Amino acid sequence: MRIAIGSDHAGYELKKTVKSWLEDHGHEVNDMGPYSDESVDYPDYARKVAQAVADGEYQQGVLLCGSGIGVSVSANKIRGIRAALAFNPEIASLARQHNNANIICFPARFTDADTIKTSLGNWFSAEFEGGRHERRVQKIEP
Ligand SMILES: O=C(CO)[C@H](O)[C@H](O)[C@H](O)COP(=O)(O)O
Repeated sequence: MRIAIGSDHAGYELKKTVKSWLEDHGHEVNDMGPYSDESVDYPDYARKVAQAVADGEYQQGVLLCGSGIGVSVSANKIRGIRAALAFNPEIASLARQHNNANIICFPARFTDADTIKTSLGNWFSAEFEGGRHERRVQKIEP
């Protein structure tokens, strides 16, 4: 799969873990920045990733900031994006099963590399359950 990733300065270090995990699992990854831990503004990077996913350039996206909230709120402003804040591996499964999230967001200051790896595994292996969830997802953007 083609995956776009991004963060702010708080997510910069764990973004490296995300990139390695994705590449090790056969995905093509575009790291849309930032490329250092210098302080930046999360909406700039969240918007880049979200727009690229919404435009169909990438099938999925991964975003990180300190709490995960800033990037998820920003990404969800882009039409067609369902960005889910996955604060544990079970939520990562549900983000796919119930919400068919096309971007997963991680709270870099409140998680660790192992939790992120397990969460990515769950998100990619889970399947959207459709049915009542399809109806609800459709209602998000009439
Ligand atoms: O967006 C956030 C909060 O919703 C993120 O946690 C940011 O990473 C955080 O606000 C950055 O804070 P900093 O004090 O500028 O490092």
